[in-house]
Amino acid sequence: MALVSIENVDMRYGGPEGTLAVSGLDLSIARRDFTAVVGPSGCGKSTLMKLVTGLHIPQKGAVVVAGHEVTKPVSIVGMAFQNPTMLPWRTTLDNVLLPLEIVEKHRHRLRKHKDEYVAQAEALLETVGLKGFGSKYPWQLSGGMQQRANLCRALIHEPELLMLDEPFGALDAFTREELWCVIRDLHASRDVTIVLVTHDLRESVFLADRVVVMSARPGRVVAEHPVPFERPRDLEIMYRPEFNEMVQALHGEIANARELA
Ligand SMILES: Nc1ncnc2c1ncn2[C@@H]1O[C@H](COP(=O)(O)OP(=O)(O)OP(=O)(O)O)[C@@H](O)[C@H]1O
Repeated sequence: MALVSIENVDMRYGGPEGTLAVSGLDLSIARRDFTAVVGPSGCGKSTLMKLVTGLHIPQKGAVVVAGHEVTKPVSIVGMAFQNPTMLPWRTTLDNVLLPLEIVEKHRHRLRKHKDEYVAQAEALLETVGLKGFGSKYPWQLSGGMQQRANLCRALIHEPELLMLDEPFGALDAFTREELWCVIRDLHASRDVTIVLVTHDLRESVFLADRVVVMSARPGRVVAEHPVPFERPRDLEIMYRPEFNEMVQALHGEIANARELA
């Protein structure tokens, strides 16, 4: 059974006369899969993320996550967005621990087992190359470091599903590539399903098992492309002609989707 199933979903903002963001949206995501979602600007990619996480409930159709229809925010999901929005008055470690104060299952255990959770947060920070930075405040970290910490925060409650909405958009090219490798390794080493929304087609092909292309608004899925490159992948793969052919083909599809709008 799919971990996520989006079935013929319509989502309109601002009442009956408002903007129809997605229409007839269908998508199925298998456990452990890494899916990238690409498409023209404003096609409803972030809307898709919010539908899966239960931040929006569709007017038509259904979103089913782990066998349950989504009717409220889903706790098995971790989310990371473009802007890390760390709380400036909390240390990096305390920012990473924040979801545990919210997710019910952990909230009850947190007080008694604080040491265990702190150790877990420190281990995560180490995985993303931030060993020893837990006591710093977010404003003492670079943008790339904040985004790394943000990933830890999205993972601390051990979500089955990690939703990443343009998480590397604001970073320089080198930092972005470094973080691609962090995500690649997280996916390889953990039992996690990942959905990544991105404008960066190289990022989508480097990281994903499958690239889903959306139409211009109202968004729906117009194509799904399995990524044929073997894993583990390293950054050199981007120099391969087949890699660039796939990126160019996706680019052409999105340009067409824009024109049809
Ligand atoms: N709260 C809202 N109220 C009204 N319209 C909205 C709202 N949120 C999104 N929209 C509109 O719905 C459409 C889809 O928005 P969404 O943010 O999902 O697109 P996107 O593909 O993520 O965009 P981008 O690629 O530019 O980040 C857009 O046209 C947007 O203007």
